[in-house]
Amino acid sequence: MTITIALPSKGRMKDDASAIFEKAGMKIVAVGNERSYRGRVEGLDDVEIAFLSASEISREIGNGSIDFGVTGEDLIREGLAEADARVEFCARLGFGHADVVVAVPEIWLDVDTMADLGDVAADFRARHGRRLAIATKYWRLTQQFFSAKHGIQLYRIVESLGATEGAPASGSADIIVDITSTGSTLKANHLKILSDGIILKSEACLVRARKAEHEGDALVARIIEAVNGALA
Ligand SMILES: Nc1ncnc2c1ncn2[C@@H]1O[C@H](COP(=O)(O)OP(=O)(O)OP(=O)(O)O)[C@@H](O)[C@H]1O
Ligand SMILES: O=P(O)(O)OC[C@H]1O[C@H](OP(=O)(O)OP(=O)(O)O)[C@H](O)[C@@H]1O
Repeated sequence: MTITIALPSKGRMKDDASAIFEKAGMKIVAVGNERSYRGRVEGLDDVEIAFLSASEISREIGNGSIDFGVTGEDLIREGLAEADARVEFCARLGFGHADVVVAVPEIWLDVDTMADLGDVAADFRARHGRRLAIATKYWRLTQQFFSAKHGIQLYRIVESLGATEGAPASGSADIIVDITSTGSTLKANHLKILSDGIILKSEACLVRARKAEHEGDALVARIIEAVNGALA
């Protein structure tokens, strides 16, 4: 059986992902020219490498068209319902760290926790004639966190495709859910993270699509072991 591993073809995770595989004794070589989207692993004939974007990797692992992938935990949990049933997190790779957080305007002095935000959401319609608006591209994570975890039901999600942190200042939303690493974008936009507003601490992970044919497959076990060995 051929095993397909998808690695980021571009973006912030690309170089670190290839480096981990190399350290694990699986040197990646491109098939064809430098810009090719296919590769192989030196010395492992039954492994195929597909170079895809981090978000494509999360989608392809969900539909099982690849066996392994390297991508952010946030993209897996946002992209897939029942992520843990469909995907095994085989290793946390120690790069691509970013937190998915709830942030509100700094001037909301009385709002420091999700409970405070729940109170604001409950009063919002009476005060402003509309529901609290949350700008995000993380629909699933936001709904799970607000509705399922904190019992906050009175809000509206405004889809954001970029510059999410600018939404409160521009008036298109009241608060945001987005990714942060250094915190400088939040700061520049006068937003603060709620004290219990960290939805997910994400990093790059080696993930495996849960497939019956992987059971007892020596190559599958070897790949997981080698990557974990490189991290030790
Ligand atoms: N400062 C950051 N901003 C955004 N994402 C970050 C940051 N730091 C780490 N990441 C992680 O990087 C991953 C996204 O990487 P990147 O933006 O390169 O990929 P992509 O989503 O495939 O790109 P594109 O949006 O161009 O398709 C996510 O898992 C995210 O958690
Ligand atoms: O906490 P910080 O270090 O300021 O990082 C957070 C910001 O970085 C990312 O945007 P980026 O400009 O990288 O573009 P992207 O959204 O296209 O990835 C992300 O969407 C945040 O806006």
